[in-house]
Order: sequence, then C-alpha cells, then structure tokens
Amino acid sequence: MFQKDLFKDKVVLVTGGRSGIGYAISQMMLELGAKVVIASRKEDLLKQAAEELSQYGECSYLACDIRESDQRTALMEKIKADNGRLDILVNNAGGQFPAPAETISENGWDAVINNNLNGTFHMSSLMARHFFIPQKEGCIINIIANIYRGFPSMVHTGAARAGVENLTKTLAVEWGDYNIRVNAIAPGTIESSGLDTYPKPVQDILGEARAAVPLKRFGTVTEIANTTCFLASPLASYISGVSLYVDGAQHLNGGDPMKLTRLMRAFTKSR
Ligand SMILES: CCCCCCC/C=C/C(=O)SCCNC(=O)CCNC(=O)[C@H](O)C(C)(C)COP(=O)(O)OP(=O)(O)OC[C@H]1O[C@@H](n2cnc3c(N)ncnc32)[C@H](O)[C@@H]1OP(=O)(O)O
Ligand SMILES: NC(=O)C1=CN([C@@H]2O[C@H](COP(=O)(O)OP(=O)(O)OC[C@H]3O[C@@H](n4cnc5c(N)ncnc54)[C@H](OP(=O)(O)O)[C@@H]3O)[C@@H](O)[C@H]2O)C=CC1
Repeated sequence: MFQKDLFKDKVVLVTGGRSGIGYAISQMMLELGAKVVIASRKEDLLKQAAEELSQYGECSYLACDIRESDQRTALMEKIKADNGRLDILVNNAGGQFPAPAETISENGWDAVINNNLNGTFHMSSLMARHFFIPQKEGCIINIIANIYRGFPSMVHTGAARAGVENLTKTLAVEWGDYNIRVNAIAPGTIESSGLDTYPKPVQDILGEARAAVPLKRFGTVTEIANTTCFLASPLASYISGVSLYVDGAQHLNGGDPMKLTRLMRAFTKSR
C-alpha cells in the first residue's frame, strides 16, 4: 500500500518487536526498506524473531528490558556502533495484567508503571539525546491503549498510558525545536499474541467484546503497522502531538466497561 523503499536507509528501533504488534510493525518497516533493530527481554524468542524477519530485510536484535537503565544504554551503544544513527523509535514494548484495582499490590502497580510509563520515557529521552537532537531530526511513536473511558480492570496501565499520552504532547512541543515528531497510537482490542497471555475471564468475554465494537470486529496487527508506517512517513510530516485511536470506534461505544472487573473479582476469589 505504501511506496516501495519508503523507509530506505532509515534506521528503526521497535521495542517489543519479537511478537504481535511489534513484529508486524518490524516486518512492514523492513518490507519498505528500513533497517530494523528489535529489542525485548526473552533473548531466545527475540533471536528467533530477528532470524525470521531477516527474510524481509536487515534486522538485528539486542535483549533489553526497557525498565533497566544499563540495558537501555547498551541498546543505544549497539545502534550507534552498527548504524551511527537512529531515525524512528517505536515504543511498543509493554504489558500489564488484568486485576480489580483493590487487589493490585504495590509491586504490581510499580511493575506496570515502570514498564509502560517509565520505560517509554527513559527510552525516548536516551534516543533523543544521542540521536534525534544531534541529528536535528527524529520520529517517536508510542503505542498506548484505549484509555478514553479510563481502563476498568487495568487501572495501572490506564494511568501509565495516560502518562504516555500526555508526555507525547509535551515532547512534541519541547522537541519541536529539534524537528522531532512525537505521536501515539491507541489500539483498541487487537487480535494478537498479547491477547493469549490473558486469563480465562478475558477469554470468556472476547466474543461479547468483539460484537460491542462499532465495526463489529477486533483490529489486526497489520492495521496498527499501517498506522505506524503512516505516522513515521513523510505523509505525516506535519502531524505531531496526536494520539490516534485505531479501534473501530471502540473508545466511543465498546460495551460494558465494568464486565471484566466483575468477572476478575469472581475469578480472584475462586482461586
Ligand atoms: C475485553 C477484552 C479486554 C482486553 C483488552 C486488552 C487490551 C490490551 C491488550 C494488551 O496489552 S496485549 C499485551 C499483553 N501482554 C502482556 O501484558 C504481557 C506483558 N506483561 C508482563 O510482562 C507482566 O505482567 C508485567 C506487567 C511486566 C510484570 O512483569 P514482572 O516480571 O515485573 O512481574 P513480576 O516480578 O512477576 O511481578 C511484579 C508484581 O506484579 C504482580 N503481578 C504480576 N502478574 C500479576 C497478575 N497476573 N495478577 C496480580 N498481580 C500480578 C506480582 O505479584 C508482583 O507483585 P508482588 O507479588 O511482589 O506484590
Ligand atoms: N493486543 C492488544 O489488544 C493491545 C495491545 N496494546 C499494547 O501494544 C503493545 C504490543 O502488544 P501485543 O503485541 O499485543 O502483545 P505482546 O505481549 O505480543 O507484545 C509485548 C511485547 O513487549 C515486550 N516487552 C514487554 N515488557 C517488556 C520490557 N519490560 N522490556 C522489553 N520488552 C518488553 C514483549 O517481549 P518480552 O516478553 O520478550 O520482553 C513482547 O514482545 C503492548 O504495549 C500492548 O500493551 C495496547 C492495546 C491493545
């Protein structure tokens, strides 16, 4: 759909690029000519994904937990040594667990905030200081979630993603001075490997949740990759500071937001 070689000679970092949405983004960027670096925690799975992705173009990898400062620095050093530059950062790595707010421990809260808010900011800041600001050019895309009506059953990630939505606006303004564009994508429910990680109550309501989306289906990883490539491309050269909801209008009308919380309360009690 995009012009072949759209990202020729561009260097792209996709965190969480070994699976699901991140994998689809990496594949599409490679098919459009980019050099792609993927990073996530599980080294075996990461290596395997990089090997598979190499059929589409030049893909490298480094194991990195985005919550760890020394691992983020090692990733930045690798990109500098291998490529000398970075053009596009896709902050896709993230995740959480469904739980009623009153059951979330302090460590559980901190783990999710560290993963989704702190990891995203520190990665953006590091890559901006070492690449985008000296280059006077850069592009950051933050994958968040549908937090339009809060996020019942996932208060921790709702708060973290709202933080990322807001820092997207602030960085778009501050780093406009350096010709850096910063945008976010808020996927609705996407058919991806990520959904398989959720417990039975989530699996049980997927049919109902799918029917409640105004477009009557969940999204695909390709639809999130399409949006990412659009926002990273010159087609979006005047777009910065926005959060694009890619959710079949689920944020406006997506069924009973409390249903999962009630099911999780019953599930937690029964264990
Ligand atoms: C109708 C459908 C609705 C679905 C909407 C879907 C929208 C969003 C979809 C997606 O995002 S798909 C992507 C999903 N993928 C993931 O979420 C996987 C990533 N998740 C993780 O890697 C982990 O959950 C984590 C959040 C990063 C935590 O990892 P970490 O290794 O730091 O955790 P631990 O050291 O194991 O635990 C820390 C702390 O957290 C508590 N905790 C962890 N899991 C749970 C749980 N399932 N329930 C309750 N608490 C949990 C854990 O107990 C620790 O706390 P303490 O016990 O020490 O107090
Ligand atoms: N699927 C959906 O419906 C939705 C997904 N999202 C978000 O989109 C993003 C991708 O999700 P999806 O592809 O579906 O799910 P996946 O679980 O397949 O992807 C999450 C990726 O992030 C990596 N990751 C998680 N934590 C860290 C960390 N601390 N450091 C480095 N890498 C990490 C994981 O790799 P590893 O385990 O090896 O670290 C994995 O590759 C996530 O942020 C997710 O929350 C948002 C809304 C809806």
